[in-house]
Amino acid sequence: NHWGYGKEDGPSVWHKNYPVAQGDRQSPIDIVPHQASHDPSLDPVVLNYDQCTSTKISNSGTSVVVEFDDSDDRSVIRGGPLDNPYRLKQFHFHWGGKGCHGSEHTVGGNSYASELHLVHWNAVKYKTFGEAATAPDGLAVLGIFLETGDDHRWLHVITDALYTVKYKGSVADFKGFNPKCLLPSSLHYWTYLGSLTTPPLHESVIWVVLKEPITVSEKQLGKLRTLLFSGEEENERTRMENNFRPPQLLKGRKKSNSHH
Ligand SMILES: C[C@@H](NC(=O)c1ccc(Cl)c(S(N)(=O)=O)c1)c1ccccc1O
Ligand SMILES: [Zn+2]
Repeated sequence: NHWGYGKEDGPSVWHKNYPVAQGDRQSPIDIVPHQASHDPSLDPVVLNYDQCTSTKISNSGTSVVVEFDDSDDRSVIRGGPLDNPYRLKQFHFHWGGKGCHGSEHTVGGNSYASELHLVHWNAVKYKTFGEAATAPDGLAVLGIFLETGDDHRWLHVITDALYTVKYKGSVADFKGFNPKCLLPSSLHYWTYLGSLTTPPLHESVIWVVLKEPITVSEKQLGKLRTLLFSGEEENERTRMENNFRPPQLLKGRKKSNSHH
């Protein structure tokens, strides 16, 4: 029952195997800035990524994922809407096809070229990522929009490694990468309660979406599209692109935005 982003297995049919797809705190959503209520009690988010280093890069068949050693609290996000520190586990991207946009969250109905998700889990309250991924306050995802323009001076470290994980299921060593080089200058954010945007779509994510995008070049984005959805042994070679879920209904949720 593998899911994907095609016509037959894409977001419009995920509810058949994952009924929570029609739940009341699904992600992504359209963020309407002036409708987000200003919450003066919200603190800034704090990222402690100094000790963090990556371990592996892999092609999950749906995205490219960079994993981190989450055996201790060396890299955490805290503050903002979060009651505990959340440990960095992995980051991955969502993107579109040539010339069309591929972010998951939209802002006032507009989408960006791509979206980076830094996935963290609440290791204070839960013993494993898997357990946290099914708890309502289990995960915290930092969402960062990518817009096209000049080359990003650090993204090439990732795009230069993509040839090692071209096919679904491939994994390669990817040590020493610190994602703080992918952050924009401002940590001003919107926050709301939502879900994973990929199956199993658990409603376990506190979303923190940064208002300021980072800039990457069309050439760098194009390298993401050299990845394949398909495995080395498969005869059809389907380029990995448009791996994004469209915005879901708010169903009575309210968004708030950061205080600063
Ligand atoms: C594509 C990648 N997805 C995740 O690992 C994923 C995990 C947690 C969250 Cl919170 C999100 S998200 N998009 O909401 O930030 C995505 C994946 C890898 C391997 C197998 C299946 C699979 O879905
Ligand atoms: Zn994601």
